[in-house]
Amino acid sequence: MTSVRESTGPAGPDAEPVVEAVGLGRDFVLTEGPFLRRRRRTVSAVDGVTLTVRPGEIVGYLGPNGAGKSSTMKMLTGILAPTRGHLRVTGLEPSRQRTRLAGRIGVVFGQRTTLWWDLPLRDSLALTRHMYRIPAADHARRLAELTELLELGPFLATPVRQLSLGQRMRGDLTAALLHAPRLLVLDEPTIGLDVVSKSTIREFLLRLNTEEGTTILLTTHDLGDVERLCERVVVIDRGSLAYDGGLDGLRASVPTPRVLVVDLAAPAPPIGVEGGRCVRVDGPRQWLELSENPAAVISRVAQRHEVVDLTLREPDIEGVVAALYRGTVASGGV
Ligand SMILES: Nc1ncnc2c1ncn2[C@@H]1O[C@H](COP(=O)(O)OP(=O)(O)OP(=O)(O)O)[C@@H](O)[C@H]1O
Repeated sequence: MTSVRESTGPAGPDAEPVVEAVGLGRDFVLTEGPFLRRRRRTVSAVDGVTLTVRPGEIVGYLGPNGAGKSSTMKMLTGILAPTRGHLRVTGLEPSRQRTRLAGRIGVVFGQRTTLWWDLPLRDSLALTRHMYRIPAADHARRLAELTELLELGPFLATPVRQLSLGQRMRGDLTAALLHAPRLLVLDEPTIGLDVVSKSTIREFLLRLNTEEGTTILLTTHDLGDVERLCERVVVIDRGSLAYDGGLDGLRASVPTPRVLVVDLAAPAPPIGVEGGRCVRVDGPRQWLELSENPAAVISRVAQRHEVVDLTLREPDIEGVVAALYRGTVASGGV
């Protein structure tokens, strides 16, 4: 991919951060209760987040519903002003320098589109040239490259409202990237997509990061996105950071039990044995969370049930993040 981006200097640990947040916070004041007895209550959606993202990183920003992910993203993109703290994105103060910032960042919200609903995709993408004042030759070259990489050709003439979700997402990504932003902010980029579309988008993002050095910050509930894309994950819970580090460190920081998957000869009530807690039943298949040596639990299950098959599952990232959300973070967090 060729870039129309201005030079950003050297990447690496000494390069200027793309995102620098220190003690970032955002409160909302809510009015609650019945008429005449209304009370004001302050909710801290984001509370003291300190985070540095360096050029070329792909960072997954994870957290349970209501944790403060969207509020953080809105502050980073200048939509929402912080209540407190220091925030710079590509050296700019987002809420005060929103127009300049728009020229340096690309934003895609998986659940919303920035494309013109009634226009053919091609026309929507042509309009971005004027919004970002991209020179015509640069725009044409980059559009041709993105069209090829994201295979937009067959539906460039289709009105946006007739596109499938996966096609629309590829169109939205193109619109966000035509001005070659340094930072791409993605909110749930693969939500609702089928397996093939998810994979196309993930491979494209990896290529964008490797070939252009584009920094990517994404929120997602899809742990496939995290495992494929993010070397670093930041977990936010109730407005504060719960973890910032590598995926391996995240796995190590949470004591997640191994799970024994038991296939019985016939459906049965949840198995109750010492050292194995039944956490899920689906027909004849049951999932037991182990608190003891698997061999001992297997022998107890086999004594009482007719077992057809057994599989031992090591904790995956999904289990680790679920445990983290349940508040079982060990001391390895931030
Ligand atoms: N405009 C607002 N007014 C009042 N409260 C708000 C507003 N926006 C967010 N909040 C509250 O702030 C908290 C964080 O919300 P936020 O949308 O940032 O979380 P989230 O991590 O993005 O959640 P989800 O994964 O469900 O999108 C929630 O308690 C939410 O109700």
